[in-house]
Amino acid sequence: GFPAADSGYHDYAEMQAELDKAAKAYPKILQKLSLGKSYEGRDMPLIKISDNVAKDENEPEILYDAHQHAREHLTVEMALYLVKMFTEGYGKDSRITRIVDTREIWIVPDMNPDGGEYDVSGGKYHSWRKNRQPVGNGGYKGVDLNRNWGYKFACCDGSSPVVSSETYHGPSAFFAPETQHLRDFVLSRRVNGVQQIKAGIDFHTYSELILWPYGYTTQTTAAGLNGDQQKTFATLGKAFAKSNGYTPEQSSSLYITDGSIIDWLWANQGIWAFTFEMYPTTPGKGGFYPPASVINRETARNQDASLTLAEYADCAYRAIKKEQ
Ligand SMILES: NS(=O)(=O)N[C@@H](Cc1ccccc1)C(=O)O
Ligand SMILES: [Ca+2]
Ligand SMILES: [Ca+2]
Ligand SMILES: [Zn+2]
Repeated sequence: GFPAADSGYHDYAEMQAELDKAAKAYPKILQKLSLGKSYEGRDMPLIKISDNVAKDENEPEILYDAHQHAREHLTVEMALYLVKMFTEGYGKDSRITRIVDTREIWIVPDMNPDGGEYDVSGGKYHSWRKNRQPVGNGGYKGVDLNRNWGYKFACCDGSSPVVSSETYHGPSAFFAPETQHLRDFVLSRRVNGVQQIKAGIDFHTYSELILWPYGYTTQTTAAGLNGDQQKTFATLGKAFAKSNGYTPEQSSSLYITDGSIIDWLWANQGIWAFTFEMYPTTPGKGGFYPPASVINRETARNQDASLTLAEYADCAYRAIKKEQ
C-alpha cells in the first residue's frame, strides 16, 4: 500500500472498491466489466459509460486508458476522476449529459496492476515502470507495456532489447498479457469491419505534454498518416493544450518510441489516439510521486480536453473544417 502520507492515492483494492461503488450507484449508465487478468492474475477492470449502457448502440466510442507504467499512479486517479465526472455530472451538467447520451465511453483505469502493487509494496516506492512478467533467463522481470504494441515493433531504436532495460520491448509484440488483453478488446470493437472506437487518450506522467503519433519516426507524415490527418492531430492537440496548459507536440519530437500504444491505435485501427503526460513538469515538483494533495487539481485539469475529445469522436476532421 501507499506510504501513509500519500494515502489519498488508490491502491489496487481501493481502485476496485471505488469502481464497484460506482457500478452499484449508477447501473443505468455504468457497467463494470473486465479485460481479463494481468500476468500475476489480477483482474483488469473495464468500465463502460453510456445511456442504455447494457445495449451496444450505434454511437461513437471513446477509449481512455491509464497506468501502463507502474510508478505513474496519478493516472489511475485521472481514470477514477473520469468515472466520477461522467457519473456525477450526468443529468446535472448539460455538456456531460449530451456526451454520455451520444457516445459509448470505455475507461481502463489500470493497465498494469501488478507493477503498481509492486511499486508501493512495503509502504515505500520502488520507482518501478514495467509489468512484473519474468523475462530472459537471469531472473529479471518486466516488459515496458508502452513498447510492446504491434505497430513498427522494435523497428527504430525507440525501445531496448535488453531484458533489464526500463524500455525493454519484450521478446515479441503483445508478449505481455496486459497489452494482449487491451488489443483483443479494441479488436472486438470492430463491427462489420468498422472500428467503433474513434478516439482515445493514454494517460502517463510526467512532463505535462500532449502527444500524437507517430512516435517511431520524426517525419510528420508517413505511411498511414497523411497531411490532413497530421493537421487534425496537431489542431486537436493544440486545442487540448489550450485547456490544460500542457505542451502539444508530436510524440517523436521528444524521443523516438517504437511499439507504443498510440502508434498502434492509429495505424492499425484508425483511432485518433493521444498520449497525455500529466503533472508535474519536473522532478523538483514531485516527479513520479507528487503529493496526494495535488490529485484533485491535476485530474480536474484534464476535464475539458477529455470532453472535447469525446465531442470530436463522430468526426475528428471537423477540427480542420474538413468534411470527410
Ligand atoms: N511516461 S513516460 O515518461 O514513460 N513517457 C511515455 C510516453 C512518451 C512517449 C514518447 C515521447 C514522450 C513520452 C513513454 O512511453 O516513454
Ligand atoms: Ca448509449
Ligand atoms: Ca456501439
Ligand atoms: Zn509512462
